[in-house]
Amino acid sequence: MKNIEKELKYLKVLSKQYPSISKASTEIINLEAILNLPKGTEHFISDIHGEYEPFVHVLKNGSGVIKRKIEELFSSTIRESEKKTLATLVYYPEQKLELIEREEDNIDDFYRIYIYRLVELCRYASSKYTRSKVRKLLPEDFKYIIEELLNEHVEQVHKQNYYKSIVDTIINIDRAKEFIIAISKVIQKLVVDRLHIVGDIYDRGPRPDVVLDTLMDYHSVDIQWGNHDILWMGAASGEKTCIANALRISARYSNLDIIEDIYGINLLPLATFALDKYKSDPCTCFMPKGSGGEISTKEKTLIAKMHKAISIIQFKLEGEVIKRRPEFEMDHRLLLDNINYNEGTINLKGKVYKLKDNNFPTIDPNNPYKLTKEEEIVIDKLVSSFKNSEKLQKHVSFLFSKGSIYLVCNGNLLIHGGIPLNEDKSFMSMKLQGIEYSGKELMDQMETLAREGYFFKEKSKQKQYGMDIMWYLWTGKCSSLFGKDDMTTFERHFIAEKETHKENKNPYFTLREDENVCNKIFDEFGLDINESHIINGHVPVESKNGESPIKANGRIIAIDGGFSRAYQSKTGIAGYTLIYNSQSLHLISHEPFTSTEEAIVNESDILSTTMLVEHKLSRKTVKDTDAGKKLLDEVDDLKLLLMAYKKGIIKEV
Ligand SMILES: O=P(O)(O)OC[C@H]1O[C@](O)(COP(=O)(O)O)[C@@H](O)[C@@H]1O
Ligand SMILES: [Mn+2]
Repeated sequence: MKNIEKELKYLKVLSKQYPSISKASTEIINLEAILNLPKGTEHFISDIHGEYEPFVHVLKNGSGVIKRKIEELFSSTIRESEKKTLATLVYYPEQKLELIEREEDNIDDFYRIYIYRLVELCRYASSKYTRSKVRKLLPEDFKYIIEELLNEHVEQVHKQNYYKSIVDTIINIDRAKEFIIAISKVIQKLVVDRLHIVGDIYDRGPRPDVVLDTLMDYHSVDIQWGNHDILWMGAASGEKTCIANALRISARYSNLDIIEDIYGINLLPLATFALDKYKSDPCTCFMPKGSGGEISTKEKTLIAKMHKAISIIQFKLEGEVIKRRPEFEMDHRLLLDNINYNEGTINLKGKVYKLKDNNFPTIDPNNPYKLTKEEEIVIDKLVSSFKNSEKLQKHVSFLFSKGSIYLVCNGNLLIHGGIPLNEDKSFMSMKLQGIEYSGKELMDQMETLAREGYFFKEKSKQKQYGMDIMWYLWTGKCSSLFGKDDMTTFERHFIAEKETHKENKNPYFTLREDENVCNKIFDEFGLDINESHIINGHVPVESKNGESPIKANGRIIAIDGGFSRAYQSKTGIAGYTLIYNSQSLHLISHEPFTSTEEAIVNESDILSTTMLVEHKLSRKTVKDTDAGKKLLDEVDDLKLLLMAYKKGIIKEV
């Protein structure tokens, strides 16, 4: 009885939106039509690490989708060089037109030819969508004109003049350039229905902020947090250990200018402190990475001092968290206790190692984790700057609103690192605030806690716990974002013996090669074992050593191919991306990107090879997607409403 009443109440609400049989019927017909259209194209990118130029390029070329459409549409009717020009025009319309306008003798002729080609391409790219969806993607300025052109077929003789007159007028009234820019952007939006960023936007590369600004402007995106993202999210929440780590990495890669110039965080207190405390210390173990042609030796020395100062602050702060959170089980990372400060040695698992650097002017051997007064002032000022950086807060709120620890989407499980497993293939478990969690539940709980760390009231216990969890997600052994047992930052800086630098990957990274393990994971996340895939980033695929990004008979696709320049020597390529359209899954590997200028002037692209991962026997339609399932529910509700009208249970208006 109760249920029927509830249903009726719901139908009455729905009847406000569809007040008659004819309105409800029209919507059912619309929805049914949408459900039978081909599924939109999904684009997957991971581990961007601040490399904004190749990222923006890959986004613009849709990992080759635009080239493929040009090829299918124009095949042998236009020259190869013209196809390249057309593609470059779609990617970089403003810059390419500027170049062409300088070089072309008959620019109107160029405009005319390319407007026709762009309209054809746009029509082809939009054929997967309903008119209403396309309309929503059109820019205000040219909405009407583009719609007219898309819906007119030049082959129909009586329409030819109409079509021609629109194009002529655009050129005659000097709007060709604006029109080409507008339609190119529409094409870019049409070729990718949804973009998935499988983590690690931040760290190492030059401009994560440009990547985030670009994503904020993108028409449809979700993000699976990477360990480097959660680090910055923790930093923006005010977690000191995250701030220290984010600064340490920025110093290591000479990226401190992003923090100062883009995020407006004042580094003067840290610089002054470092110059004072490490005045005569060359800090050689903390020299920033890279050949550093762009920065002077003087600057390098200053960065090294700041790098050392913030690293020591980090080790002390991490000690505090480890001690206040025994459930993190990280006592073995309390390394400052193991140092013999007189002899300059450290005892690790019973073995004594010489330290490369034994100058610790701020450490009291009797109380090594205690921050000095000055260190405390430095970190407190940094906390306030991170929390008050408007731009950083804007980026981090975006990461919270569009992001999650993992995502189940259209039959795939997207996750930056992996699912923490024990050697015996069982899910790792962890106690959080007295309750034991494992598998999906552990990840869900960690996400909830991370959100509390950012959104909860200042100084509340729950916020502090959530912020500590964000740090744990950066470096803890049960973190699905990190996926390793330890982060050996101290050892990497202070000990020469490489054996101490080793970080052991979670068993997941070998067990994922086993299809049965994948099936167990699919089961845990409610996914169909016959159809699903796990899409991972995080661990660079060493393709130059023969490693394949496709594992477990196609169940796992690992797409960290090395956008990060620092890791390209390891992978041998410059990044993988994945395309999932209505018929197939394609993995694309990219060549190193030289520059945007090169891409525009020489019309070079960075796609090297495209690998077919899977070809579906029957074309997937919207009905088969998550969004389609919601639409099917809507259709069912509308059918009930229709019935209610017909039976007179609800009256038409
Ligand atoms: O390459 P670097 O700068 O030495 O960083 C190494 C550190 O980065 C990490 O690999 C984490 O970063 P990734 O998520 O990119 O792998 C740590 O495990 C490791 O300690
Ligand atoms: Mn990572």
